[in-house]
Amino acid sequence: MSVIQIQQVSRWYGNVVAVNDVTMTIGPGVTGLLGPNGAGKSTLITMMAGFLPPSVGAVTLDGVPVWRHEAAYRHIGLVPETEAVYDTLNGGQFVRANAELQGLPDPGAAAAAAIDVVAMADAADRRISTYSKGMKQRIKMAAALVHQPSVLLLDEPFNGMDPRQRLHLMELLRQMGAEGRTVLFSSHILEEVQQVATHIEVVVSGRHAASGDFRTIRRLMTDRPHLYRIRSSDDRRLAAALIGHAATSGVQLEGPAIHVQVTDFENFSRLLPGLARELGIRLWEVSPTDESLESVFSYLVGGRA
Ligand SMILES: Nc1ncnc2c1ncn2[C@@H]1O[C@H](COP(=O)(O)OP(=O)(O)OP(=O)(O)O)[C@@H](O)[C@H]1O
Repeated sequence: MSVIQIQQVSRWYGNVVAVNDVTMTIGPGVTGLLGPNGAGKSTLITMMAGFLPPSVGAVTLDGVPVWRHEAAYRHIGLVPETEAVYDTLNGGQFVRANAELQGLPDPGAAAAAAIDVVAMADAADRRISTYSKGMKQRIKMAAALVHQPSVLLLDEPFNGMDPRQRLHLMELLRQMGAEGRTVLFSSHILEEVQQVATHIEVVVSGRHAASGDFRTIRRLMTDRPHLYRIRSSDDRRLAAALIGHAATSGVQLEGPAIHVQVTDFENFSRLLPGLARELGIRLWEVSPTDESLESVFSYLVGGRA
């Protein structure tokens, strides 16, 4: 078993708090670390990989702190977000260099095996500078897998990939998870995480916001209050009729529109057309105003704050 535990971890850079009192446990299988840009995902992953110490708290692998613990590095593979792989090397040389850094007894064989896993044998003799985004991602993955780590951490691995490359990487991650490895990848796209992760951890503004399977996270996101903007032939009367209804928790007349805070979407979607018909009011616009990913995530954080 390879279990990563993050216990009350905070990490700051000068005045910037990148990770704020996060506690989570990552076990075997595929976990998606979901959060908007700047949420602290890279910082968390770098600490899990043992390349950055927490400012406070502890990150452990099977109970052993990973920071400056050489034995832990033998079990962890990191695929960083950066594209700065050694462009002048060919793929084979790059993976082999990593095998040598790991001090493996037969670096050539280990590199060849890892390159096979990511299906890059045909391109191993080509310079990395000629690779596509997806190929670069795969060769970085081979480098991370060369010592057969039981933990694989990937920072935004799907960024910039085309759909075919995406599917291929998803299949690889699923396979690694099914083999019993502890696989964690970060993403800011819920659907991406849904397709491959069996477990999801959500972080927002450096804080741990939610955790669970896809259904749980999706439910948390859709159950939140939604804000709608409505324009109609008689905003004043419609607003008066909406006030106090159980499906809404706030109604405001603002300029040429009504802003409604909706707590029960299903109920509201039946109520509004019915009310308009009853009052002889024509609806010109009904649009959500807070559908940005940021607002969805903030709600998750707000719910726990
Ligand atoms: N080396 C650093 N020095 C100063 N601030 C940093 C440093 N690294 C990250 N930060 C800040 O810490 C916060 C979290 O950044 P982090 O890169 O961990 O988030 P992220 O979720 O991975 O975002 P992204 O997907 O945009 O990389 C951000 O506000 C970022 O600007």
